[in-house]
Amino acid sequence: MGSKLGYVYRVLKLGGSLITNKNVPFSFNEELVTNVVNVIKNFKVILVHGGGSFGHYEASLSKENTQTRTVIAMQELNLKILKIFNKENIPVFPLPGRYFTINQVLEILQNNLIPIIYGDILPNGNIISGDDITLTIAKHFHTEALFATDVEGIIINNTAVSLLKSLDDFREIRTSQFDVTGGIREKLRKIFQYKVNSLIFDGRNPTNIYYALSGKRIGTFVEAE
Ligand SMILES: Nc1ncnc2c1ncn2[C@@H]1O[C@H](COP(=O)(O)OP(=O)(O)OP(=O)(O)O)[C@@H](O)[C@H]1O
Ligand SMILES: C=C(C)CCOP(=O)(O)O
Repeated sequence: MGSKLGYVYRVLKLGGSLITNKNVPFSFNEELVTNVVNVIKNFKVILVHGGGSFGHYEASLSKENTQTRTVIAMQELNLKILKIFNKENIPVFPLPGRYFTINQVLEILQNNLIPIIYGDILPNGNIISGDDITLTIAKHFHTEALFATDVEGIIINNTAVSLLKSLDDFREIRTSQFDVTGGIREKLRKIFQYKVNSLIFDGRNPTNIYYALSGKRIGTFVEAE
């Protein structure tokens, strides 16, 4: 879990389901993000966020200029988050997913800034999911991937299970009409593909963010290694 920078970093993705209402275009949950930011400031963290009802909404519309609209939506969402950190006097630095490399992350950390990386779109229209970014970073830093969402964990037979070892019993229960990166099923598929142990938990209660960053097992632990 350590790094050449001498700190133990945690890798946390603030899911679009948490920071926005995924069914209402351009709905940002400012109060929740403010509360989360106040927890995060006590940790060495690498932050990622998803597209929610900003990027997914724009990318899902069959209109022209998808790349431009999606970039604008994601930059708007990222800017809202940056402003909250700045208001709380916490030094952060954005890294759009289209420019994401581990070296870029390291450079931001070396300058004592918190990297805030986000899902994005490429010039050719391909989408880069924040889930891939989160798992790539977690793998590099040999740490767990922490996914804060708007559900208690992975729900199987109406209950959030504490441990998930395979996709066998998983059924999707609710999907967003706008999601362009495959939702929770695709998240789980990638976790097993990357072989990165992950925690999927309810970030609506900021105390859960504190617990997850502290290494406590809450929500669903996905054992993928
Ligand atoms: N069996 C299930 N267990 C848990 N969540 C489920 C299940 N089936 C569907 N979901 C939905 O998955 C959503 C979370 O997954 P999703 O991939 O949308 O999260 P996210 O990372 O927050 O979003 P984004 O990709 O916008 O960042 C929840 O809002 C939940 O309604
Ligand atoms: C929809 C866009 C542009 C980003 C998708 O990232 P994700 O929400 O992390 O899957």
